Amino acid sequence: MSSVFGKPRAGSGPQSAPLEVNLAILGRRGAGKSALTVKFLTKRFISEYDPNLEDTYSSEETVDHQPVHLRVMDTADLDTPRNCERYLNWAHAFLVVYGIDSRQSFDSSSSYLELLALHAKETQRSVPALLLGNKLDMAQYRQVTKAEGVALAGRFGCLFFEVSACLDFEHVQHVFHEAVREARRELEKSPLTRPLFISEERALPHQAPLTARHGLASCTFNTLSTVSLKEMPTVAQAKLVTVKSSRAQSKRKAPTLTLLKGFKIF
Ligand SMILES: Nc1nc2c(ncn2[C@@H]2O[C@H](COP(=O)(O)OP(=O)(O)OP(=O)(O)O)[C@@H](O)[C@H]2O)c(=O)[nH]1
Repeated sequence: MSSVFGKPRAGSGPQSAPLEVNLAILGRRGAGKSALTVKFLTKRFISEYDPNLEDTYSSEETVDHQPVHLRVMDTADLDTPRNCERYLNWAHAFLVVYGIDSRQSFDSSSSYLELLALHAKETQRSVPALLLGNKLDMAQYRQVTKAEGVALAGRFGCLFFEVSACLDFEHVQHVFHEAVREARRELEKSPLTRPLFISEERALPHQAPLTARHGLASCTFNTLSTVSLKEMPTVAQAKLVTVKSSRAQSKRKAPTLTLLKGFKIF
């Protein structure tokens, strides 16, 4: 662990530009990705979402006294990873979510972790992942033990937490901030790395069998040398929708939630 955590960092005073961190939330449909994202952004639990809506939200955070411009991509894959390039080359860290009340979602989270491990191997770029067992409040319907979560996280060398989107905000916030810390650690190792996204989807002939072997045929990996890559549009270039949330304003430092693309919840 870096010695700077928990202390103001050199050059990280109020005037310095915030650290930019992109976080992608992955997991099977219904695991609670949107609920956790919204809880983190607004402190609220909202029970119904459009399951097909995939959005990227932006929030100003302070983590260990350091300002962080955090973008959170709440993905909407169906049951397995699909068109993964949109987040694989964009994110600085991943939250892989399953519901402790769903064995299927736990199995899916394992597929996501395998996907991330394969991608790290292919690109020689390690991106931290955190495994989250969500719906802790549903313990009476538990299908996945905590020990299984710990074991799966241990297999992939990632942090593990059990959380609930409808219980305390602080625990959810802690998990998101841990993801920022993990991302920051990697960024400090390779500060010149910038997030990239793939402008066209194209499977590499020599890579398809690798993903197919792991049951991830719908998800192709692309490496820097073979496809055209663009830098993610900056927030200034992207179409912005700013939604004011009175609750968010009153309780959080950031006066508004600045959202990329649409947001139907608030
Ligand atoms: N009891 C309980 N219900 C939750 C929790 N998190 C999410 N839910 C519920 O589980 C259902 C699915 O939650 P979503 O946040 O839509 O799940 P998702 O992973 O985003 O699913 P998609 O949007 O379909 O990809 C909703 O009915 C939520 O209200 C939780 O921590 N506890």
